[in-house]
Amino acid sequence: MPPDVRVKMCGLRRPADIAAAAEAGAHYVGFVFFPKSPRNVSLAEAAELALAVPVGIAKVALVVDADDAALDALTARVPLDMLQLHGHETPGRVAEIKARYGLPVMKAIGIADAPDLAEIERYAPVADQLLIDAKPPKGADLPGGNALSFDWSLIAGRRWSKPWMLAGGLTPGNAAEAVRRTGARQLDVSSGIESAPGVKDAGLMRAFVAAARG
Ligand SMILES: O=C(O)c1ccccc1NCC(=O)[C@H](O)[C@H](O)COP(=O)(O)O
Repeated sequence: MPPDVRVKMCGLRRPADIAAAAEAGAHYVGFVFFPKSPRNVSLAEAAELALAVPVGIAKVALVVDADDAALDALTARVPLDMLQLHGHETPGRVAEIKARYGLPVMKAIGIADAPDLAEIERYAPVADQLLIDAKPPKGADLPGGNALSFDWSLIAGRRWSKPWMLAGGLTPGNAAEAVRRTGARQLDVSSGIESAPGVKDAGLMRAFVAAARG
């Protein structure tokens, strides 16, 4: 991984995961607020985890179509550096959330084929960052975190007006190729650093960063 490529590790649930992510060299850690997810954390759990995150690592809350009441409770309880919107939030809602909470907002955009790329252009003016992820399969329980990649050739050589992260099915085995083929300067990983759904593995976290550097 070129030294300036940044890694976000998403779906951390235990204090040991925070220590392992920091030790591995993550730049961002993500907490999932989605009850159906094996990675879901409560506000109390996230508050405790967030306090353990070393200075310099950004704490990201992943929410799905959250209303103001949920976001009020989240932002009051958990010290955060960024909100990741992983649902069907419109560009207007992204702008509203950004203005109301004063936090940088990253919008996840699911890609399956070429027409989906237009969504990136739609959100670039309002989001602070873009998360370019695989589109979930129809009927999937989870809108993300499905260990699925998309066809990277769709975005090879493309540039956008906002910083972006590549996500979807990244593993220690394909991270280097993902960077090489897409030109991504930021990678987001969840399933690829787990030994079972929702169970992060310190060895895989280290391997992800090390393999990507190779
Ligand atoms: O991880 C979840 O359980 C989840 C639940 C609801 C919305 C999004 C979710 N995950 C998103 C991510 O963890 C990542 O941003 C991304 O989709 C990559 O996931 P993966 O393919 O597992 O590396």
